[in-house]
Amino acid sequence: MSERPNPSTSFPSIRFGAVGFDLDGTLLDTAPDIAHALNHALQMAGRPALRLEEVRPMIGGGAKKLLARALGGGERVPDDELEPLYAELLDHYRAHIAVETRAYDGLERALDELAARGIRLGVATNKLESLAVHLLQQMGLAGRFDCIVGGDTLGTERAKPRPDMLHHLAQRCGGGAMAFVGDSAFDVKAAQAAGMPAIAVSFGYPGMAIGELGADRVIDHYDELLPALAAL
Ligand SMILES: O=C(O)COP(=O)(O)O
Ligand SMILES: [Mg+2]
Repeated sequence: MSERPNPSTSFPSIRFGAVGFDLDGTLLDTAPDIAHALNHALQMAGRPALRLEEVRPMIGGGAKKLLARALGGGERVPDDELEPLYAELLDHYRAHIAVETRAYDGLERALDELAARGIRLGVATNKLESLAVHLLQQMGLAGRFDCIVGGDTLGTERAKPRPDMLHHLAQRCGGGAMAFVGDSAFDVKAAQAAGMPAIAVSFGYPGMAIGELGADRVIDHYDELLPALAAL
């Protein structure tokens, strides 16, 4: 049992027919397993491993961007160098996707409460869709979501921070008003461009001060999600 009071038992109604969630750093703390996969690829390239604290703020744009950034610093990495290492990273990650990964505290209770109100739940992640589905299955969470959209679902050039994935998610979740919950600038920018309210979680991988993301609300724990949605 959480020691926190549960403020979500009595509050005004929520006007959204659906709530969308980012995955890495929002639903799940995936950074340790992502860092292991990244370090496996860096080792193949003869590069030194990065520490978890170095990897965390680099997550959010998808694994290929993460690898390119880790390999190149600010420099562009040629495709013939990047692609085989990206394949190594994905293979390693797929095989070890839910070793240290954990759901954030209070997540399942918040999802239960939203579902009990008939609110549809979706995921829009810059992870590949197949990896997102696989990870949510491994974590026993896949059945909770009505719709899952990945960074490659519409083509990577239409991934967050573009609004396309969120429009697609809203449509797949039934077409009503949707709010989006995320941890990084990719999420807040995509939500704003899609005309959706954005809630930022402060416990993910923002890569900058949380207040600078420009979200409509910031929550520090999932017990604050329903009150935050009710206030939007
Ligand atoms: O894997 C990533 O870098 C991005 O994933 P997210 O969109 O779920 O944060
Ligand atoms: Mg994220």
